[in-house]
Amino acid sequence: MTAIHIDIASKVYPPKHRKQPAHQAIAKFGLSVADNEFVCLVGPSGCGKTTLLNIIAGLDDQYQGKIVLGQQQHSPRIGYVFQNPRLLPWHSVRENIELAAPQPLATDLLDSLLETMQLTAVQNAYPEHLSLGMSRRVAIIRAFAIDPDILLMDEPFVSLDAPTARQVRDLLLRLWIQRPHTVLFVTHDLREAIALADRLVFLSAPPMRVISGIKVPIARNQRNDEQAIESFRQQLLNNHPAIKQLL
Ligand SMILES: Nc1ncnc2c1ncn2[C@@H]1O[C@H](COP(=O)(O)OP(=O)(O)OP(=O)(O)O)[C@@H](O)[C@H]1O
Repeated sequence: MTAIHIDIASKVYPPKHRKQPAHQAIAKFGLSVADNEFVCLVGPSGCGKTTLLNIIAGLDDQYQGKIVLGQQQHSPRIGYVFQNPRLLPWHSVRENIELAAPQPLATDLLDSLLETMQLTAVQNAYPEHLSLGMSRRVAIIRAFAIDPDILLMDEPFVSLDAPTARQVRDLLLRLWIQRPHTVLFVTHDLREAIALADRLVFLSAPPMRVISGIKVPIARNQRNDEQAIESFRQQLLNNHPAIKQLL
């Protein structure tokens, strides 16, 4: 079981200069995510979403509070797709993925991930020869390659053109359905969030806290239905006008 329980009393960044005040990034933040739940985090720019993911990933322990991941005895595997793909430039696409895996990846599993993400033709290329969309798809496979219990995704599709983003989103959902795990996905795009999430969690401006959590009532097999997504988006904006200010 890899549910996530977040209880952050306070996260403060110290001032960069002596005369600046400290920055209270997060305060009184509570959120529980169920095992295998897909949660999209939506909040204004600079509100603290990356800070939160870094804390959950264990990259930042300078905060007051507690994060419980799964059961205490079992330390979950965490895949983290950063905003920037962060590929190792001196390794090929295939090697970037193989190096991330905790144990050697089965050749047919890697082949099928590359094929699903339409990267077979560039598997031996180096990152400098990839488009941004390709690099982001490699970063997503790399996170999957560790067979994560928890997947953290920080605006992984930002700056992709709309058709590419839709293509990668569909592939991501296919992979998630094949191998379910708990996902926290940060986005500013409400349509994207509705297409992906079991639940939307809206976050405030700093100090960041949870404003509301809303389940997406659209069936999984209807998430490609643009009309259903748009109609739920309109319903959300009409019923919760404050959401507009968060996007
Ligand atoms: N290392 C740091 N030192 C000081 N302040 C920081 C540091 N990292 C982030 N911050 C500040 O904390 C706040 C939250 O940053 P964070 O990157 O977590 O926000 P975000 O919601 O992910 O932003 P965006 O949506 O633009 O990606 C911002 O005001 C940022 O300037």
